[in-house]
Amino acid sequence: MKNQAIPVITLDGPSASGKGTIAHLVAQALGFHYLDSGVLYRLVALAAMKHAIAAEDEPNIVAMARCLNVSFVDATVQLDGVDVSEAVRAEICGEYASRIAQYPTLREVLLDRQRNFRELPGLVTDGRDMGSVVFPDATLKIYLTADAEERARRRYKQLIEKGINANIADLVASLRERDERDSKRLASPLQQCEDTHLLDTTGFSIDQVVNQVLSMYADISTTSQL
Ligand SMILES: Nc1ncnc2c1ncn2[C@@H]1O[C@H](COP(=O)(O)OP(=O)(O)O)[C@@H](O)[C@H]1O
Ligand SMILES: Nc1ccn([C@H]2C[C@H](O)[C@@H](COP(=O)(O)OP(=O)(O)O)O2)c(=O)n1
Repeated sequence: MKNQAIPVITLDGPSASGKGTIAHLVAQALGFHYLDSGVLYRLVALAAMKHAIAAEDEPNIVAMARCLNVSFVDATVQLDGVDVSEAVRAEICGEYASRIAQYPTLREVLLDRQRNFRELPGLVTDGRDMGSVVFPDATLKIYLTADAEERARRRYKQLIEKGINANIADLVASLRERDERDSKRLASPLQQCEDTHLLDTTGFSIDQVVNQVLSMYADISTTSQL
């Protein structure tokens, strides 16, 4: 495992709980690096869809992941040198990503790529298994959630603001289906572990949640210096 002295904050949780937004702002506030692990699964999904590989075709999905040509340039995500920042956020990509994320072989291939983001002065990362599998020795582990209706409303607003058509009832159904698949799979399921702090953000603003995470991290940093 890469340098264990480098602090890591993990935020795991269901879809649209605010993981990416909060993790990004916390990283900014602390001057830490940020890794959105879901984007790696989405990129494999996008590449597979582009090559017409079915989600059931595990060997070809894994082969594709092994030679995935990804770069993070400024605030963009590039696949084979093409900016796919918008394309990876599509609901169909998240759906496909959730299906292929069940393959232990795929998860294994992506492990080192994720761990390589652990660089000084620290890392904030979000996903489903960041605290349980990828960074089990993380400094602070958070399980971020909100009730399904609120998450669907947040996602709805996010899609509408981007000019993408959406329907709340369909979103609630697809979030529930994806959460169930992500939590019930055998390989690195989304779960709340014993050493994870539960943060239910229902009814809280983004600023309130960011401040709560920063204050939890400050408490841990102070305690570890005593
Ligand atoms: N506490 C919050 N209150 C209101 N909206 C939020 C909150 N946290 C996140 N959001 C909004 O919800 C949407 C989904 O958040 P996102 O970070 O993409 O979630 P995730 O990474 O868990 O899928 C975004 O538009 C974000 O601005
Ligand atoms: N660490 C991770 C991150 C994502 N995944 C899978 C499961 C998720 O449904 C998809 C997409 O993840 P992503 O975090 O981008 O999705 P949301 O923004 O939460 O909707 O990838 C995973 O299995 N493990």
